[in-house]
Amino acid sequence: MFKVLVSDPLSEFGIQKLLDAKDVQVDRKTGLSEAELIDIIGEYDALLVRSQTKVTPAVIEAGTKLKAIGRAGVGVDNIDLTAATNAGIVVINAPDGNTISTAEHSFAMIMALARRIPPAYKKLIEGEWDRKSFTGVELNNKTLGIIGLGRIGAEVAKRAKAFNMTVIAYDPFLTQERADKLGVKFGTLDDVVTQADFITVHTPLTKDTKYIINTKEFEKMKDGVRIVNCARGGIINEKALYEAIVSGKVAGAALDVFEQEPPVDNPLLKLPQVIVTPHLGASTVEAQENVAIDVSEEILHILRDEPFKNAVNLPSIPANVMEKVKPYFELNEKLGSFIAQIAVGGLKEVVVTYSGDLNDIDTAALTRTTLKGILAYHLGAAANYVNAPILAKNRDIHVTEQKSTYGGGFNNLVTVTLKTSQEERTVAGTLLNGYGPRIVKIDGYSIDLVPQGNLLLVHHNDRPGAIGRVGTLLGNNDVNIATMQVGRRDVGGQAIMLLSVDKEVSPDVLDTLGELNEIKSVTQIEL
Ligand SMILES: NC(=O)C1=CN([C@@H]2O[C@H](COP(=O)(O)OP(=O)(O)OC[C@H]3O[C@@H](n4cnc5c(N)ncnc54)[C@H](O)[C@@H]3O)[C@@H](O)[C@H]2O)C=CC1
Ligand SMILES: O=C(O)CCC(=O)C(=O)O
Repeated sequence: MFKVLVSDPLSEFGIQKLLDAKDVQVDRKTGLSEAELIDIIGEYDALLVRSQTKVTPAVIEAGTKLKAIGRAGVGVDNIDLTAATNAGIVVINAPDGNTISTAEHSFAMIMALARRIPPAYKKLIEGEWDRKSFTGVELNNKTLGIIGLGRIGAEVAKRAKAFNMTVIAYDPFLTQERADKLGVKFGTLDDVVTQADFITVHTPLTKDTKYIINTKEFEKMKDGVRIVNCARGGIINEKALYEAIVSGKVAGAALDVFEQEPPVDNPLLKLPQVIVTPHLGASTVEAQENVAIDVSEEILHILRDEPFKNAVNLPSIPANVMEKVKPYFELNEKLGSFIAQIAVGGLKEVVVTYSGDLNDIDTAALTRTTLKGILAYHLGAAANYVNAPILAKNRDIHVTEQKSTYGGGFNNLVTVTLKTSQEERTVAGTLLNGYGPRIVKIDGYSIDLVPQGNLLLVHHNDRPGAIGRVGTLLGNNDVNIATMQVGRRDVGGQAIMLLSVDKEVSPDVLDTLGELNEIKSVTQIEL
């Protein structure tokens, strides 16, 4: 039974799939302090949060069973991604579920700012019928500058077009084709800040976007410009914004997010030109249901070892690539595990070479899986698909991926070479259509092995009687041989035997095997 902790208020309807799952126990405990969370997190396989829970390195360290952390929303600023990745915990978000709500909120803020609705409302409910102080501006024929034309930015652009605004956008990843499709002008940051009557930001907060709008940008803006931030506090420098409003350069600002949340003694809140909401962009019934449904479904997939999407700390694999690489995951992991078990010495370098059908596919996910197979042999459950590259990097293990036109007669071939402080070993495998994975080469010896169960790899001299002695010794010790393969390079030279046996062979029997005449080494492998 998996245990999932929901530590922020999430839509009940949204998490229904989790609540209904027979293999999951869901505990809802909201408002926990960091210490309280640390106390209990060790029991849980997954943690689901919105934005209140701070998933700190200490929480992650205490979450020894955690396999996944789900964020019901887009921004994962409240989760320490480095700590999660190092601990091998998948972090997922729900990137699509609140797009429309946040775009609508941003547009509501643009309109409320243009028509000064919040201060007019305030005055009226305070008893004053003031029709002179709140003359607004139309959106019609104005220019809206959008910084960050991703999911939310694009939805804001569509709504602005419906209001007959000209839209100019800056986004380093924007292409002319996408700009044309959305009917927006493709601009630089300078173009946006100099040409816009309204500027709205829709980027994540990163080292590049931190203070992307600062004093220098305000100076370049049109007089009377209006500013909107429904993305993240810190994209706009609040101090510079304050000064630009007080100087009269900026006519008004609408803020849903702040550098410090909740804002404490923030002077912007005292300015009549500023309208604010307490981080409500995603606060609609629909958005909260959507994001909770999305993370719940993905958390279930992760817990059940099924394919999942929206991982924030894993590279995303496009569906067309996934379709092609998915059948190889088992082969790559087994090749990794096999080579780790036969190689002696400290790991130094891993080279994974793909050929045949795999030549034209993005195989990064398969290389990561191979690495996981290698490291899991040495580190156990502490190594997984999420943290394998970082574990390798921290241990100075160099990983390279290569493509080769040489497939050795196979339609597809994966060759893994492992260099250690003492030796270099190679194992190659293929996926046989309809038959599954096979190991087809070990250190240059041709072989045909189903990579599963208990195996013995024996290096011996190719002399009469060597094979028989091995068979007899195993038989005398009640070890049944299921299959046996022999490979040699030259008659009478070095050779290998690969036996699959029905049970694990005891260390004593392995030692005795190693002492037999003509036997050079014996390695037990479990796949
Ligand atoms: N106020 C609220 O309640 C909510 C806020 N958000 C925030 O809105 C922001 C945008 O969310 P989405 O549109 O879903 O994300 P997204 O990932 O779809 O779009 C972000 C865009 O920003 C662009 N970008 C990145 N660096 C940039 C830079 N240096 N200059 C210009 N553009 C840059 C990216 O290329 C991307 O197109 C995020 O910060 C998210 O956390 C999201 C939902 C609710
Ligand atoms: O959960 C919330 O309301 C915050 C939404 C948000 O900021 C996000 O999804 O990035």
